[in-house]
Parts: sequence; structure tokens; C-alpha cells
Amino acid sequence: MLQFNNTYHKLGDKFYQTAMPNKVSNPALLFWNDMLANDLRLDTAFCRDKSKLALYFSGNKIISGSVPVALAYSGHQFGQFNPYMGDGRAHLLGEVCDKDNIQRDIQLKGSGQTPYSRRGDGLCAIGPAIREYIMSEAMYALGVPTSRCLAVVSTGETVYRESEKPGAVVTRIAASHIRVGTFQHFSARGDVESLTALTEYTINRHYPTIDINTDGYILELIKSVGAKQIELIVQWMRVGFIHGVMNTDNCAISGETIDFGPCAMLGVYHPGTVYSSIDKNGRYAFGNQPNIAQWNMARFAESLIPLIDEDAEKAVELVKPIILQFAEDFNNAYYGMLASKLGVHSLALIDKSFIKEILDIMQNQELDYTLTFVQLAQSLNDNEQAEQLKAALGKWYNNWLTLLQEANIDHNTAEELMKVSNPVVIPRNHHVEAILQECETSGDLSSADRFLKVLRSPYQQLPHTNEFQDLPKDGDVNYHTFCGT
Ligand SMILES: Nc1ncnc2c1ncn2[C@@H]1O[C@H](COP(=O)(O)OP(=O)(O)OP(=O)(O)O)[C@@H](O)[C@H]1O
Repeated sequence: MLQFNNTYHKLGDKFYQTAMPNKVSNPALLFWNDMLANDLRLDTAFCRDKSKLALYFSGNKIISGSVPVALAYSGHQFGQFNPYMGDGRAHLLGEVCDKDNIQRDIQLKGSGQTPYSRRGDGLCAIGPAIREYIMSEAMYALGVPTSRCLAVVSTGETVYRESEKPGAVVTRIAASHIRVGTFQHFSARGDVESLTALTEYTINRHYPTIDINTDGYILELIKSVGAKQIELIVQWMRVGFIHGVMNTDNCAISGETIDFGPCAMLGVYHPGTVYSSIDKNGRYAFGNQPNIAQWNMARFAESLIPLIDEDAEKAVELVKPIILQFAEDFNNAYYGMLASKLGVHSLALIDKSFIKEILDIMQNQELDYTLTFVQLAQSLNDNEQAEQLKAALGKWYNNWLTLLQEANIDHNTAEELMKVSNPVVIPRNHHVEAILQECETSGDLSSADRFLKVLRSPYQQLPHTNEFQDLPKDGDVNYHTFCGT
């Protein structure tokens, strides 16, 4: 069983409200993440009993040591500050240590109303719950920092959305649920004492190398959180992930991906790609994610102004260069990542403008982002593929081969790096949708299981991989995602 060691609770009741999950009529375990359970050191005998798991991970039964709470936070939603947010449909059960001794939050989502629900029903439909499970598992296997899901349990209840949907509860495991919005929550209330406690707690839990007894430790925290965001967004850009709702309440201080509501994957390369139906201005478009991450970091820094200096103007002057530096650091990390997608291990060996050229070609010729990099890798040891790419990419292709040669990178070495930088399969939108539809309407989970098996080895061509590699017939031009509820 899980051994809880709930540290966040010790921060006091300004940080959360006690709330019990709903009891549901007919809980049934749909997905159980054995590997993650193992990482959390969950007892194998306990994990075998599906009906027990359904009881515990629907919220019908509370595991001993768990103290369910809904967390307080605020946030900028599409640029507008909302001071009244918080877990409206989630219950933090508590924290456990994983096998590497890292503290992890265990949270139920879709588990009923809380004091923060406002007008919401506190519930989650089965589709968004399974989407969160599949997408987070895919991201994890792709090597992207992410929260993960331990279980999805159907509740037997009906959830009323645009139509009636079966309800579900998803169990999320995260490094923590501290968000930029958590800092904003206390800053907006002028509660410096809580802000200080939160900052110290965050450093202790996520950035323990920062010494809170030194001057400038807050600035160090801002730099460190920014560096984690850079790492995260660079990885999103590597695999073509579009988060879709990078509000500050969805920006985890740990640097993990959280909230898979309206997320999608990039098909044809275009930085302006947006799939979320509510993102009318493209604020969270694929290519705008780095700018938004910087914007979110500016909001994070802003929330910490009272702790930096009594003189707010002076504090702003101290913070400004850190936020400005973010853009340059991001750019270097981003182009470094793209260089490795092209088989080049160091940015010193390749011009950023040359990298940008292949992106422009992809954009102009409407080429698929994932497939183009896979084909480039294959072409190094496959003449037929090389001929095709020469025809498609023109001069650029030959220039790339020349660059590899001049940098003394042989084809096998380049291909090896490309194979670990470029997934052969991603959770393509049309497959995700088809599978969610199948789970929801027929209750048949076998395709989802096959999909998950393939997604868990995204750099390998497994026997079933080709079932999920085809491009969408309409290039996803009609594809829309919705804030997952
Ligand atoms: N059905 C609902 N009932 C009550 N509150 C809701 C509901 N749906 C969303 N909310 C709340 O609205 C806010 C924004 O929702 P959003 O969909 O971004 O988050 P979420 O997916 O519910 O949670 P998280 O960000 O933790 O993944 C959150 O505070 C969430 O708790």
C-alpha cells in the first residue's frame, strides 16, 4: 500500500481546503499503470486486485494516511488574471516517495466538487480522462518531463457536457502541483508570509541546491524555474507537442507538463498551428509556446517582487535581465535540440540559419514534421530515400550532407543521434480521437492498449507501430480540441 508523507499540508489551511472525493455508483478500473505503480513502490498483491483499485482510485475509499484536499491557486487564463481558481474538480490525496526517494503528489481528477468548483460539477468525462492517460504516457516515453497517470476508473455516473458522457476519475502523479498560479494567489492577496512559506517549501522540494540563507536566492529561484521551463518547452518543440492552454495555472514550477485538456500534436510543420477551439488568437500556437513560457516566467517573477526588495522598482530592475535572458537561453537550447534532430551534436558545427531553412522548407511545402526528420535519418543509409529527399528538399539536402562531411560526422553517427532525437511514432491526433471514441462508445480498450504499447517505444519500429504512423487524410485542417472536461 502507499505510504503517505504529506508535506504540503503542513503549509496550513491558506494553501488548500479539506474536501472529500465523491462516492460514485459503479467504479470500474479501465487503465492501470503497472510500471508507474512499481516506481511508486506499490505493493504487487494490492495492484492485482482490480476491484479494490477501482474503489481507491475512484475516491470511494480513502487510503490510510491520505488527507484529501483541494489546492488554492489563481492564474492568468488567456492573459486575464483570475484570482479565484483552485482545484475545482481535483483532490490531492497526499504525497508518497517513489523508488528514487522523490516526493510525488497523488491526485484524483474528476472526483467531485470542492470549495473551488464555482459553477462546475467537479467531474470529468471518460474521453478527457483517457486522453490525459494516453498523452502523458506518450510524453513520458518520448523523454519529455511530465506528470503521469496511475489509473483511470469509470464511475458509472453520467456527466453532462454538450451531450451525456460516461464519467471517469483519473489519478495523476506529479512532482508537485505547485503552479505559477500558486505564487500569484498569495502575491495578489498581499500575503507575504504565505508567499515566503511557499517559496521556501518550493526550494526545499524542487530546487534544494539553492541556499535560502544567501542574498539573491529568490533571483536564483526565478533563474532555475526559467531553466526548467526552457528544458520543457524545447522538448515539446522537439516532438511537436502543442499544449493548447499554457495559462499560468497550468505552468508547474517543477517543470513538468501538466493538464492535457486541449493538447494536440503538430502534423504539417507550421509555427502558427493551433487546434484548441477556444484559442481564437493563436496565443498558444505551436511556435508561440516559447514566448508564452517567457511571459509566464515574467508573471512568476512579478509575483515574487515583494520578496526581492522592499523597493518594488529596484526589484523589477533586478528581475528584468533574468527574464530577458530567457529568450536567448531558449534560442540556444532550441537550436541545439534542432541540430541534434539533424544529426549534429553541437550547435558550434551548424548555423542557426541553416536549421531555420529546413523548417521554412517544411512550412512552404507543407511537410510533416515527424516524418521529415525520420526520412532524413533513414536517407543516410538508404539511397532510394536519399534520392527522394534530394528531389523534395533541393539544394538544402546536399548542403546538409556536405555539412556532416565537413564536421567529420559519419553517417552512422549522425543516424544514431537522429534516431534518439526523432520519434518514429507520436500520438497523432486522428488516432487519439479514434481511440477515445472507441473507448467511450464500445468500452473496448484493446486498441487503446495496442496504441499505448506502441507509444511507449516511440523511437522503435515495433510490429504494430505502422498501424499508427499514417498521416491524417485531411492534414488535420478540420481538427479541433476542447478544454478537456
Ligand atoms: N467540471 C469542472 N468542475 C469544477 N471545476 C472545474 C471543472 N473543469 C475545470 N474546472 C476548474 O477550472 C480551472 C481550469 O480548468 P482546466 O481544465 O484548465 O484544469 P483541469 O484540467 O481541471 O485541472 P489541471 O489544471 O489540474 O489539470 C481549474 O481550476 C479546474 O479545477
